[in-house]
Amino acid sequence: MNIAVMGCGTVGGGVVEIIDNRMGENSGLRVTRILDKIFREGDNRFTSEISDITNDDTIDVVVESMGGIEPAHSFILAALNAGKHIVTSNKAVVSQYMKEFVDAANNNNVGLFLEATAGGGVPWIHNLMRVKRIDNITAFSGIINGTSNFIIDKMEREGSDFNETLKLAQEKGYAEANPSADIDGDDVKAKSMISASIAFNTLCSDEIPTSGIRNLTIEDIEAFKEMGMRVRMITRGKVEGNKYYVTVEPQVCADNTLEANTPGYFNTVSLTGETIGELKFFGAGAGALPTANAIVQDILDCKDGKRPVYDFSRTLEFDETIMDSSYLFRTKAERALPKGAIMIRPGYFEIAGKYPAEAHKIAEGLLVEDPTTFMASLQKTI
Ligand SMILES: NC(=O)C1=CN([C@@H]2O[C@H](COP(=O)(O)OP(=O)(O)OC[C@H]3O[C@@H](n4cnc5c(N)ncnc54)[C@H](O)[C@@H]3O)[C@@H](O)[C@H]2O)C=CC1
Ligand SMILES: N[C@@H](CC=O)C(=O)O
Repeated sequence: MNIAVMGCGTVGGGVVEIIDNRMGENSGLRVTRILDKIFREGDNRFTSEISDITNDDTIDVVVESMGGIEPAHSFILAALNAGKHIVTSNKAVVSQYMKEFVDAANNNNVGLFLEATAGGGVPWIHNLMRVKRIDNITAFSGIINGTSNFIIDKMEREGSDFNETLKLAQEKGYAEANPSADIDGDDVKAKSMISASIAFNTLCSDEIPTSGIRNLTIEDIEAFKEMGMRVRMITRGKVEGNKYYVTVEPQVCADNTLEANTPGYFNTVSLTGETIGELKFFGAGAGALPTANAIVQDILDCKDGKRPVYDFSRTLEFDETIMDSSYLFRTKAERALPKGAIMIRPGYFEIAGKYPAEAHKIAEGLLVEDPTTFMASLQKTI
């Protein structure tokens, strides 16, 4: 099977490394073309022209690991329309164009493989699809961003500085090209849209309330510790009747949960199915080789003739009233807090029974008066 890799950075470089140097000749996989704007000296597979891939009938599979929206979107469509299978790790472009890509793949009778778009090396998408063979998935939740977990964990264990730890995550290749996607929650939002669309058989709304860990301080971490809690960056998705909802925000969890004990760049993500109950998946959530591993698994599935089937036919209403939660706010803008806010320790307030969009709106208001305000949901069973 001949493979073209578009984008040979952290992830694409990992794919080339695994196929060229780790799998051996018998794998039946060969990287024959690499598209990038930076060429590796002495490697004549490199090109900057998409036509060198789309016009090459010997190429079966195209890996897209360039990132960003354009030209990734046009290149993926061009490859699908040229009859190539696509394997991608680019959650930003897939969350925006999922339906268009699925239609193009179906029209051209090729596969669209998405394992590496959520959870890094964790076989999350594969297992969402697998569980659905028997069960309706009623909920998912957990940690699906390695960079934010790496930062929180290092702050917790070593008292490390937020910005220095983010820099370290960038050096290690965990962070997005624009790391605000990691710390403000947009990366988790994109992964959640893909996860929810697959889990709930409906194209997920992009109106997901999203907030991140940008304002998290060492003092917050110490305060949570004294309360027997830890904070993690969490996605939650849920279906009830003909309604579904998804929210992305930091969550303060009891310190004996698997999520609270997820270290470094690891992810812990769970699904709930009707007969299987709760299933949890743990593993490396980012980085070159774990993510490349997920891509190569997809390529091997493609080589075995497997083609993922996506079904977005379920009509569900995106409705936050199925997901009320308690929220915690650390703020100096006390006067802007709504009625019902209870001070649980100096500077920290709890508001119970709020819907996510409502809570995120409260946080936006508080941030105007106190730009250091931090908000998190308080864990309860979803
Ligand atoms: N780094 C990680 O741990 C993970 C990354 N991802 C996703 O994988 C994708 C790639 O991420 P990384 O490998 O970390 O990024 P990267 O920045 O290390 O690599 C991107 C590569 O694509 C090339 N490129 C970008 N735009 C191009 C263009 N217009 N034309 C030609 N070449 C172009 C760059 O020169 C670079 O070599 C992103 O969508 C990211 O969200 C997914 C899971 C984990
Ligand atoms: N930046 C992402 C990379 C993997 O998806 C993360 O840190 O999880």
